[in-house]
Amino acid sequence: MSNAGIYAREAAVRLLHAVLMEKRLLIDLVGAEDGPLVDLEPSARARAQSLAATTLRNLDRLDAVLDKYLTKKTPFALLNILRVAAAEILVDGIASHAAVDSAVTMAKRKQKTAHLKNLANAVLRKVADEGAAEFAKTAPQALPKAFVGQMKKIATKEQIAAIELAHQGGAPLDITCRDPKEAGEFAKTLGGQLMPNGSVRLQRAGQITELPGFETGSWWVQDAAASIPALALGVVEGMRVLDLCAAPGGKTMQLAATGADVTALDISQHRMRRVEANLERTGLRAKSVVTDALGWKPDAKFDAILLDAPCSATGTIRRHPDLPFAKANFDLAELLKLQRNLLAKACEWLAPGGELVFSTCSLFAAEGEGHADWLAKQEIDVVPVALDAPQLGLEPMMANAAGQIRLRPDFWADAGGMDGFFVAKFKKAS
Ligand SMILES: C[S@@+](CC[C@H](N)C(=O)[O-])C[C@H]1O[C@@H](n2cnc3c(N)ncnc32)[C@H](O)[C@@H]1O
Repeated sequence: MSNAGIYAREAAVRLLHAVLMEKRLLIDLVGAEDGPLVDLEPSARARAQSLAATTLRNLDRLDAVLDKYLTKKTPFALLNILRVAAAEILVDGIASHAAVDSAVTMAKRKQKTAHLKNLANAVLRKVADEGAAEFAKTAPQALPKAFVGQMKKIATKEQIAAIELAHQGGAPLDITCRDPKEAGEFAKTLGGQLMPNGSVRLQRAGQITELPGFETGSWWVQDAAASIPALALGVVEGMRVLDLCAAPGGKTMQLAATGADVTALDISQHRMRRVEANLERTGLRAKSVVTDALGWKPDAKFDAILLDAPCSATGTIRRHPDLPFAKANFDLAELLKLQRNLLAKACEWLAPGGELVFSTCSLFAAEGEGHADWLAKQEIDVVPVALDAPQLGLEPMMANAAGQIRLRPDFWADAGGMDGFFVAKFKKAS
C-alpha cells in the first residue's frame, strides 16, 4: 500500500472531522494554511477532497450500512475512518482489500483508535461482503429539515426527493466559452456535450488546467445554471454595466466578453484577486472595485446591473455536499436583510430605462421569489420584466407564471443536473 494512498485517506478523514465537528466548509479547509491538505501532492489532495465529498454525499446511507455491523456506540474517530473506507468500497468501487487494509492502518496509527483495529477489520470485511445489497436499499441523503421547510414553496415533496437524488450524483464540469460561437468546437475537442444554453459539459474532466483552451483563456468553469443570469441581461455591448457582488467572476467574464463596459464590485479583496486573475487569463477587461456595496456611491448611473447576491448557496449542494452539515444553522434573516438592501441599492443606481437582473444560487423561496414580491410592494420605480426560458436555452417549465427563472438540481437530470438558481429581471422607468 502506497504512503500517498494512506495520506490521502487520512486527510479525507480529517476533512470529514472538520466539516462535521468544527462546521467548517471544504472550500475553506482546502486552501487553509493549517488545513489537512497542506503537505500533500496534488494527486493526493484531489483524492482526499473527492473522498471526503463522496462520503458526505452519502453519509446517512453509509452509516445505515455500518450500523448493521456495529453493536456498540463507536468512537467518532473510528467512525470517520469506517465511513471513508465504506465510501471507497460501496460508492467508488475500490478493491475492498485496499480500502480495508488502509482503514486498519489508519486505526493503528492513532492512539484513540489503535485498540479498535480488529473491529475496523471485521466491520469493513462485512461491508465488503454484504454491504452493497444493504446500501442499494438506502434512500438518498436527506436534506436538513430546516432546508426542506424553506424549499416547500419551490418544490413538491416528490421534487424535493428528486433534488436529493440529484445531490447524490454530484456534478459534471461545465464550461462557458469566451466566444459562444466556439462552444460547439470545444465540445468536440474536449469530448463534451453542448448544452442548450451554450455551456459545454464534461462528464470526466481530469486536471482542468491541462485541458485545451485553458491556457489560452478560451473558457472558464461555470455551472450551466450560473450562466443564466448574465444571459438574462440580454445584449449589453457598449453599455455601462455593474456586476454587483462579482467574485470569483464567472458573470463578470460573460458580461465583458459581450463587449460591455463592466465594473465588477465585491467586498472581498481576496475573492476579487480571483476575478482579476480570471480576467487576465481570458484577456478580458473590467474595472474592479473592492468595497462594501452598502457604503458605495457610483460616479454615474448604470445602463444595466447584475446583482448575484450572497446567499445560502443551497443551490450548489451537488457540488458542495459539506454545506448541509457545516451550515445547517446559518442566520437566514441576516442574509435576507443584506439581499434586500443590495437590491434596493441596485435599483437606485440604475439609469432611466436601465435593466437589472437579480439572482441567487439558492433553493429557498425567501432568497428569490420572496424578494421579487417584496420589491413589488416598495415605492421604487422598477417593474418586473418577464424572462423567456427557451430564449435562454431552458425549457418553458423552468420559468414560473411571473416570468422568473427557477432552476433546480433535478432539471436536466439525465445529463447530470444543474445548480439551483433564481433569476428575475426588472426595468427602471424611462
Ligand atoms: C454569490 S457570490 C457572487 C458570485 C459571482 N457573481 C460569480 O458569478 O462568480 C456573492 C458575492 O457577494 C460578495 N458580497 C457579500 N456582501 C457584500 C457587500 N456588502 N458588498 C459587496 N459584495 C458583497 C461576496 O464577497 C461574494 O463574492
